[in-house]
Amino acid sequence: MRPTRYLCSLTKMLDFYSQFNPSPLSIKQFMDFGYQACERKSYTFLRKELPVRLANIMKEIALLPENLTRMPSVVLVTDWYARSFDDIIAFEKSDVSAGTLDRFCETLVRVRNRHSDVVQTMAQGVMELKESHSVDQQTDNSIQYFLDRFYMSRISIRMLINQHTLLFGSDVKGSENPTGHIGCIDPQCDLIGVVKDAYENARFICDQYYLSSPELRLKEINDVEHGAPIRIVYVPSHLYHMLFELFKNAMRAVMEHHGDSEDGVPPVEVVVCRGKEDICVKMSDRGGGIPRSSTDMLFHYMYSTAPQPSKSDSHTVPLAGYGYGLPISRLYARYFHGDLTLMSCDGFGTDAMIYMKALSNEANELLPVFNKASSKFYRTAI
Ligand SMILES: O=C(O)CCCOc1c(F)cc(-c2c(C(=O)NCc3ccc(C(=O)O)cc3)noc2-c2cc(Cl)c(O)cc2O)cc1F
Repeated sequence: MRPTRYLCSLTKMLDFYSQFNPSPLSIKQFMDFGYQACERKSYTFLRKELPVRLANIMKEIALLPENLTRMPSVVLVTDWYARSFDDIIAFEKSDVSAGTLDRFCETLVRVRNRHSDVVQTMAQGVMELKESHSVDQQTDNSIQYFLDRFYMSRISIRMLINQHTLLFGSDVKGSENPTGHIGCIDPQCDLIGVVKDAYENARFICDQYYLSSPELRLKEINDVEHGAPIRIVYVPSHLYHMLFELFKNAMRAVMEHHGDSEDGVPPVEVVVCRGKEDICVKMSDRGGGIPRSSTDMLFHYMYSTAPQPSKSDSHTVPLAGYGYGLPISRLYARYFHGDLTLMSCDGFGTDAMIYMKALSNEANELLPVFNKASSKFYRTAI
């Protein structure tokens, strides 16, 4: 148990940092900053911005229903956040010597590692709640609202940490930059290449489980530079995460719907299109589709939190009991002001759309802000 004096000072610091709004950065700002790559400027920005983002979401954790915050896994996650907040505000009044910059980098790596299992641990906390209490609609709504904001905040904090450690970490200091990437951003991300990678890896899993898999039909339409390959300034790992999730779902639906047919299975069709404002990836399958009444459930954390079914009973395609793959993929799309939507045709198949901003100066971080409006939501929802 932490001494009361420590908890009082932590509360005071949380109140102080949570009064600031997080400062959203655009992909263009990440890029421009990365090109000049000044470690001191990055350190000075992050030793304030990271505690602001941590404090904003920690204040929301404190507003959650006590039934949830008392769950052992949620207590564990809350403790991780408190430790990381503490670790970073320790630099508040530090100098900007080389030693301090190195220690700051080491601290960021320690924070990132400490939080590596947050998604699963929070899912475990939701499961503990479901198993120990009845969850009414209001609690369900506040959990859905909170987890979207909590995981978006986590995506943004890890983006800031990754950029700093990839640009200034001891393992990269002074080394060449063979990939041309700026931190985790690829200034010329080859969309078609990422689609093919995600398809091949999802197909490998599909082949292992179903001994077969749908073919890929891929089309590229560049309506801005006709015939030129579509490139985007983006975070390839975010794009890959979304595509891999969508391919897995499409393949599962197709194989379950057509698996035993003699004539093979229909392909998954992907169109990558660049327009003036948006870059879209449309993934269409003929996997039988889902009724409109069930589509929302796929984005629901509560429905998606159930014990993983044993291998034996997963011959049907369940709507529940699976990771947070889809809701988190939608957060990755929304993080830089894009989106991920599903249009399913019950009895035929499903179209999934990933929208991204074509212009990097419009691709701004979408960050949750702790304020009266967000707090009101929890008070009325509890
Ligand atoms: O692992 C995870 O996190 C995601 C795990 C998620 O697992 C699912 C999964 F891969 C695919 C489907 C599914 C079905 C289906 O299953 N149709 C059969 C049925 C018919 C009726 C009803 C009903 O009446 O409720 C439900 C399903 N039809 O289209 C899709 C489908 C879903 C998505 Cl998100 C997509 O991007 C592409 C798709 O083709 C449902 C999943 F649930």
